[in-house]
Amino acid sequence: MFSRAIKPVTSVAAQNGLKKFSTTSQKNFKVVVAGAAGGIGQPLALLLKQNKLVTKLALYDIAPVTPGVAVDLSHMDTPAKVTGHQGPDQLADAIKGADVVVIPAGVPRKPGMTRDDLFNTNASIVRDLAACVAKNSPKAIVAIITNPVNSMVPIASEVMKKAGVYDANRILGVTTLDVVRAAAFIGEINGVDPQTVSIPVIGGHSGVTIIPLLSQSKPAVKLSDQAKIDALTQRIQEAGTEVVKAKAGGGSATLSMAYAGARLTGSVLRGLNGESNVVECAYIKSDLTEATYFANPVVLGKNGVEKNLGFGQLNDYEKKLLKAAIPELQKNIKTGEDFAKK
Ligand SMILES: NC(=O)c1ccc[n+]([C@@H]2O[C@H](COP(=O)([O-])OP(=O)(O)OC[C@H]3O[C@@H](n4cnc5c(N)ncnc54)[C@H](O)[C@@H]3O)[C@@H](O)[C@H]2O)c1
Ligand SMILES: O=C(O)C[C@H](O)C(=O)O
Repeated sequence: MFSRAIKPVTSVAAQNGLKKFSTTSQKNFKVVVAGAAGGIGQPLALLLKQNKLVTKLALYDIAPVTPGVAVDLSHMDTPAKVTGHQGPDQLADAIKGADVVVIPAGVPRKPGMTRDDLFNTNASIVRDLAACVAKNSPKAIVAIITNPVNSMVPIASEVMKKAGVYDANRILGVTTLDVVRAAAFIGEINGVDPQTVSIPVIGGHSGVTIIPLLSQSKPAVKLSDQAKIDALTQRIQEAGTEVVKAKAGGGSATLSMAYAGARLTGSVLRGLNGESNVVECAYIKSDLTEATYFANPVVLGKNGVEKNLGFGQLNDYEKKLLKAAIPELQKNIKTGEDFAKK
């Protein structure tokens, strides 16, 4: 009858599924969402509020609703303390002490637009946010969702260089949605739980620069001929446009992006927290190809990117995809670097 009284108290970490860690090894992390009032920002903040590694969640946006979004989330019974910061005067306070800054700030596509069409508006937004990170939390890991990702990561990198705080391992372009989509589509084709599918998607995050390595899918994709492989590849490359068209002027992917962004941020935090073998695809500074930024699987650790795992053997079809992607990536990278150097 006394068994309940002598039962060992389960640690918070164990209750949260972090069984490998004792409560003492669990660090407290501050995560900032810049663009927190938007279509991605709000559900991303909702998901991050549920991550037990997040003890401070700072929501920044220029939109007047931002403090209200913070109050709303602060009523959730999870540990993260939520603060709202609206407008440039409150940006530094949001950023100070950040371990991770996730950036979904900026305009999304409408039907008929390419991601590059967003450059003129979004480039200065990312530049200014990166400058504030450089000044107030230079060691933070910066995860950039804003499009065009292929150009935004070079912009943030150049800003950090100018400020003398550049660390290539701490700036990531978020390509997780491409991986999530590839796994979802393959799961459907193979008739298996998509969560059991492992599929690297390399290159960048737009059209031909998105290269799903279907030959490396585990389990193998159950597609019999090359025409079907080609159709699936194109579907993954154009999945963003599929959503833009379906939303018919109401924006681009927000909910699936929030899910993917929360996954990437969670993985970054697990790496910072000392967990080993945390692997995600991300768009980073790279010397693997002629494109100076490139996405592929990386190990995330205590200082951001710990190891670039490369992309292994490509088949002839994938080699062709890579060949088509490189000039586009180089162009996108140059556009970003030229802008930041102005
Ligand atoms: N990487 C990816 O896979 C991926 C996926 C989907 C969308 N995106 C991109 O994410 C971005 C955001 O998309 P969305 O649907 O959330 O757009 P949205 O318009 O719904 O939200 C954007 C938010 O950014 C805010 N904002 C604008 N300027 C700002 C500034 N200077 N500082 C802080 N916040 C600012 C706006 O007020 C708004 O709340 C777009 O560029 C979109 O193309 C990327
Ligand atoms: O397609 C877009 O414009 C948004 C995003 O890049 C996506 O892939 O859904």
